[in-house]
Amino acid sequence: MHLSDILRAPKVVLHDHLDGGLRPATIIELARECGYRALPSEDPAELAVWFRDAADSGSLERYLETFAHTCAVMQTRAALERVAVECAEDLAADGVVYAEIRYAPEQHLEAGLGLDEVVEAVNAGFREGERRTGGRITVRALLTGMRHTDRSLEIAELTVAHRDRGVAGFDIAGGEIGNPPARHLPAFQHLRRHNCHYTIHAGEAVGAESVHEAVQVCGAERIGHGVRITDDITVHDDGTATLGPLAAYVRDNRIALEVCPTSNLQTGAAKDYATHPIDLLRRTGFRVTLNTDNRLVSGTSMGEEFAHMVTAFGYGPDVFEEFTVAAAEASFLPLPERRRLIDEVIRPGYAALREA
Ligand SMILES: O=c1[nH]cnc2c1ncn2[C@@H]1O[C@H](CO)[C@@H](O)[C@H]1O
Ligand SMILES: [Zn+2]
Repeated sequence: MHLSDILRAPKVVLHDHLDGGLRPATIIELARECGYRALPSEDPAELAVWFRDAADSGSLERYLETFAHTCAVMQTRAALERVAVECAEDLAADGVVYAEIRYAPEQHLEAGLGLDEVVEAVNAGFREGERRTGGRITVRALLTGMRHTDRSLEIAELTVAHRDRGVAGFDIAGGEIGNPPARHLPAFQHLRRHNCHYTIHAGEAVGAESVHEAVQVCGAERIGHGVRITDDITVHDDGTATLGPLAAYVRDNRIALEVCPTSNLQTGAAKDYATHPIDLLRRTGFRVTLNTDNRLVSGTSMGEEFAHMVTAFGYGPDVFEEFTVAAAEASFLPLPERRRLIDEVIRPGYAALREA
């Protein structure tokens, strides 16, 4: 598959953090405006390299430390709105037709904004970004509760309050070790009571037991990363695989895995692209989606993730169409909108690619 085809292919991203995807030049400008002086570089190209290198640490905790610099400059209504506009523009330029973008509202209160104001600012930015791209992209927000703090119930309530007004669901993120998802059970119960969607980061830094807790105790509809579910899969010498009970449950219930290969290499969740479990998971029938996680911090884009998969596994349009349809199906949009996305945008887009 050629680079131009990869760029043109319609894409759906379900796992992309707003505060992990800023333009380096924007960070520098916003830092000047708000008087933040701790940036590691004032040169956009250097700053981009700094993020990718600092995040390439082999540890999720150190990967997450880099977000201090992005969150520091995302504390005003204007800054949040600008970052959201640019996020939508950058994704649209990368061929993304639908995106669920997550962020933790509690991390944007330092300059006096309230939780509702944060959500309204980001939503306004997404609407403006959709408008500027001529409607080529649709963006929905997911509100993230941080697993090491105790505000998840409040963020779940915020999700319910803003549902159907730009917010499609909820997520739990942050350091996984020592912060199991069941700590946030009241948040999940609140969401269930109100029939709201949620996904949980699990199986990234901790093994299959974390995925088990996210699915069976917390009721996650999708799993962020989830790649360590391979702990429950035995691969035989002839390439066939046997699934343990948890892996079979996740596969059989079509619980989507939001796989983010480049991020996994940086945090040590996977060794390299060629041996990344995404291919095993796809071949064994999981509902696999391909994602960026953090475009700035991981130095990636959807196009780049596609390109890495072409090199590692020789994927062509058929596999990318499968990932993209899977992502649309697993999205938190109402079913008629998912169908419209698949039938009117994704299928025709891939058909046009094949004809070209
Ligand atoms: O891959 C990840 N695993 C866990 N937490 C993450 C990951 N990427 C980003 N964040 C965390 O989510 C917050 C809200 O967007 C970010 O500030 C970061 O701390
Ligand atoms: Zn993530």
